[in-house]
Amino acid sequence: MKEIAILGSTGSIGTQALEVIRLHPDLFHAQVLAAHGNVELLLKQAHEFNPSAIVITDKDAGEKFKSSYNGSAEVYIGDGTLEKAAVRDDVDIVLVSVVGINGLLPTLEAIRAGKEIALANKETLVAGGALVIEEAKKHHTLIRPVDSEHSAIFQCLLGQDIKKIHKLILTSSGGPFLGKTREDLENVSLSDALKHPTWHMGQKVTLDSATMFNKGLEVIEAHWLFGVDYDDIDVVIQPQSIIHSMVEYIDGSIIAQMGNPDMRLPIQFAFTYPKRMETPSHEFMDWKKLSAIKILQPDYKVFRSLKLAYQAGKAGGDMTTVFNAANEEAIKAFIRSEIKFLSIFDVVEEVLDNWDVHDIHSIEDVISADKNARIASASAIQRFKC
Ligand SMILES: NC(=O)C1=CN([C@@H]2O[C@H](COP(=O)(O)OP(=O)(O)OC[C@H]3O[C@@H](n4cnc5c(N)ncnc54)[C@H](OP(=O)(O)O)[C@@H]3O)[C@@H](O)[C@H]2O)C=CC1
Ligand SMILES: CC(=O)[C@@H](O)[C@H](O)COP(=O)(O)O
Ligand SMILES: [Mn+2]
Repeated sequence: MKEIAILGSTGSIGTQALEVIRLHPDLFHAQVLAAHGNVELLLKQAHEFNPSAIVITDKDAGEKFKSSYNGSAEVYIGDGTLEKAAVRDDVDIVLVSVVGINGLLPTLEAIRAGKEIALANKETLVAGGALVIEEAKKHHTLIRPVDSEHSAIFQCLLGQDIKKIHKLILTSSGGPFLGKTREDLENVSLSDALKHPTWHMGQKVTLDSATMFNKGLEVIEAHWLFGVDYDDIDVVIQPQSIIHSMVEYIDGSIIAQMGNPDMRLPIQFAFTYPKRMETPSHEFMDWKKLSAIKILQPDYKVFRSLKLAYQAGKAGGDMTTVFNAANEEAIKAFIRSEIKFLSIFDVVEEVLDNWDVHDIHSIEDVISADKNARIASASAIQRFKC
């Protein structure tokens, strides 16, 4: 029986992780449930899964939760509590499925405490990849990726020599705006941007897919997870989201991981690794219905996000921390209708262009770069206000 801490239990990944746990009650138990403010769902989850600890990072929501909860779990409320719950002695696996930079500190602490790590939160590696990977090496922790592309690559690497990689090929659906011109995107709305063609996900990652900043974040995530140079990581568009990613080896052989889009697979594989288990109710591929697997090239002119990601990654130091922070702030401004969709690219580009890169030596360096980049983003947002 593996005891699992689900950081972000009320989100898209968190609820699917609970589905996996529900389907395998003999293998897994949700020991910690953690959320920010969704008290109603957290109460239901607490009732069903009977965890030993519950985290609510928003203080008001925490008080509201406590006034209705009559179970026996220890309840943690407020800032810094994800870290405390993640390192509990009664936890084996920590699934990091909160959104944004909130994943960074609990991931670092969980690694230091010797936990098994299932990492869905890509922002953690984009903001603090150097520190996380250094810590993972120090503690002999093999981070198990949950992000579908990285889980795919992780699977394509099983039994292989990582030194024999020629290229990693990340696939992208292309998002809801595949094939659109800049003119087409001039006035797109939040609801247009939230219509992802193949995946049902949380709001932030869905918007990142629409801008293709998601793929930019994932290129950086792949660099840190697999130790591959940016020049050896390619992106192709696979609009059906059937090929989840590929590894090309030095002999020209390409190994792909495929399947119908279903996040329960990478979540479950991160829990059962190195074993595989049945994923109940998974819709298996119907080869009779599939007449072609499409591959297209990304449009780097419309989706400047990809070019910016490679630039930030190659610049190194705190540049990817800044890339992540500027993107998070620009997305929030778009959600608040302060900037137009295309200005998400402008804001991130301006912040990166005006940033002097500094080395990262400690978590304080990351926190400071993140904070200052958000201040710089706020001024850029003012300039691009609609
Ligand atoms: N959804 C997907 O299919 C995929 C997601 N990912 C990555 O996984 C991560 C989670 O994505 P997703 O599940 O879609 O996101 P959601 O927005 O659906 O869920 C986010 C979760 O994080 C919690 N949360 C939000 N803010 C905070 C905070 N400040 N402190 C602590 N917890 C917080 C939310 O709690 P509450 O509900 O209470 O606000 C919720 O449980 C992201 O990094 C995303 O990029 C990667 C691949 C696929
Ligand atoms: C499911 C998953 O891993 C997402 O990150 C997904 O890849 C987003 O789709 P895009 O390929 O459109 O960014
Ligand atoms: Mn992904």
